[in-house]
Amino acid sequence: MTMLKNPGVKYRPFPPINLPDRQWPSRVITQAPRWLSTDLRDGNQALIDPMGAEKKSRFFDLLLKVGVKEIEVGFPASGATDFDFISGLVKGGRIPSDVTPQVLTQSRRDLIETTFASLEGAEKAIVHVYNAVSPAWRRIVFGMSRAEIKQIAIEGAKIMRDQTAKYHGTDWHFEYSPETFSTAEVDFSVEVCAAVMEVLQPTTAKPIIFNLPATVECATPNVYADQVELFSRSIPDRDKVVISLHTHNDRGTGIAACELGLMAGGDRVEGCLFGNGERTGNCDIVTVALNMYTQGVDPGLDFSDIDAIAKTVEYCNQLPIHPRHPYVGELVYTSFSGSHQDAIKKGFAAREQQNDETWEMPYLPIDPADLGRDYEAVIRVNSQSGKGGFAWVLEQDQGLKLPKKMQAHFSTHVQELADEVGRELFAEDIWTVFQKTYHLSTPQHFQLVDYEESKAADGTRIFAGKIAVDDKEQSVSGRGNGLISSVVATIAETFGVSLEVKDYAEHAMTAGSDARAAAYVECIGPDGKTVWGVGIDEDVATASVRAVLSAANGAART
Ligand SMILES: CC(=O)SCCNC(=O)CCNC(=O)[C@H](O)C(C)(C)COP(=O)(O)OP(=O)(O)OC[C@H]1O[C@@H](n2cnc3c(N)ncnc32)[C@H](O)[C@@H]1OP(=O)(O)O
Ligand SMILES: CC(C)C(=O)C(=O)O
Repeated sequence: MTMLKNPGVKYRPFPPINLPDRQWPSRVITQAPRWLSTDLRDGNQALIDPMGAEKKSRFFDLLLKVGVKEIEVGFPASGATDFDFISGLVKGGRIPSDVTPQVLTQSRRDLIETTFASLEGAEKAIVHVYNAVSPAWRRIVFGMSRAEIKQIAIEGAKIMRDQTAKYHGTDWHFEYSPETFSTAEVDFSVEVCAAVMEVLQPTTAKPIIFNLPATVECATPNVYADQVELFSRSIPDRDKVVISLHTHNDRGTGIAACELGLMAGGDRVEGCLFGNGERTGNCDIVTVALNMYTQGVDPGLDFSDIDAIAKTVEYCNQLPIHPRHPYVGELVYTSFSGSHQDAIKKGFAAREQQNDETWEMPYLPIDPADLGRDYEAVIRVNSQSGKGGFAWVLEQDQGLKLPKKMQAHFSTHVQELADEVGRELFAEDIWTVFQKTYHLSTPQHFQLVDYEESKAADGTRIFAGKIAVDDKEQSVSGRGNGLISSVVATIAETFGVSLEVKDYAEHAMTAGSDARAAAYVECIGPDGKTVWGVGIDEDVATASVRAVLSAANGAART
């Protein structure tokens, strides 16, 4: 089999929803929804190796730490692992009073009874019943008419109602999912949900949760939003209903569908951390929450240490998180390319001058520090990088702030190395080539041993000291208007290397515990070409002497 020339013979386009007066496109998300984590149920049921008690327990604790207040803790009727875990949470007093556990069951008497039994003794709980309602499932899976499908839901609701009488010490809440809502006729979903309402008699004080799953994502996200808005407008006694959104990601737009669904009237979001779940996953509630955060809306969930959260999730799911996954991936705050690096570097410099908190950073929609990330990995260097890249790395790693013109000079050396090695250049690679280029590592042709600076009667400066030439020490001296010019004169007179200083810069270094200074000189060498020198020392004057010798070493080499 190959891909079809005319896929239309096999696949049908999803019919649009007739809702010409749709309101959702002009709405904005201004507040956080209720969040329901289904990591321990929908996420868990999709794993190669479902979680055992230890992993479920760790995940549960993580969700509490993040601040999730409604947690679907499992499918108690699936077997002993889930049943025991859930009843262990209840009996072990592990559910804080502001957290509501939720459990899922098919709409079958034996399964519903087991489900209630697992929660015996709970202070409060949500029991969630589902059955599929869309045409393909009605025909293929159940072989039933609309009326028969509706009856499954009604029966399930009645059994739930009766079970609450048996376990009357618990504050019971109900959730019903017209599973496959996204591929069902909206009017039929409404009809089934209304029938469930008839049985369960929700109130405004104790509303029923209708979860509208895009069990399989089959259309563009605007279609899901239309479906949600139409449902929300059609369901009777809307004030007695909480609309929950439960999107999957088959077309890669599960998050978009959820967000548009919120604009369309959704009150609650179901999903998994980092989007684990059936097939392409459930809606990623971390991304939905942090998308809100970047719009200035408090999501009510705490991802301040996102890497620790990711580590636990990867451990429990035994699945890796993609390096480009929004907000959490290893590479999502990293730029390798030159123009991005240049803009980010300028962005951080501008931020230092800024006197408010507003985040306006080229290429970074969120401050990585808010999620516990540092700025080190924001820029990494390879053959696609520019000056901003290695300059950033040298500044972060060595505390060196290279003058702009020097960055251009050093750039060719970095580019050569990147092309030669064909991989990312790490901080130590850049530092090695920097030391080599500016003769900072020993042995050096001209090496400062010691020196003294004195002032002559005419106001000029005298440099007198020892310089080793290829390891042989020599006493030298020279005179100039300042320290730098006296060193330049010394080198010219003693070694015949004439340098003309064009520019000079110095700064205190920021990296490392000891206070050091860096000095940079731009010179014209004997051959008329530009040569740069760098000096690093605890004493700023000595750093400048070393910078001139560094330039002399460069000139001597050429
Ligand atoms: C979209 C979702 O994520 S739904 C959640 C899915 N999650 C899971 O299935 C994980 C846990 N499930 C399980 O462990 C098992 O499926 C169990 C223990 C619950 C049930 O197992 P089994 O009794 O073998 O039933 P199975 O799941 O295979 O379903 C088969 C029957 O249930 C019927 N059924 C399926 N879903 C439902 C439902 N929601 N309500 C009522 N009946 C249903 C099927 O039509 C089928 O009926 P048939 O035998 O008359 O053809
Ligand atoms: C049971 C329902 C909510 C579900 O998981 C789905 O339809 O994806």
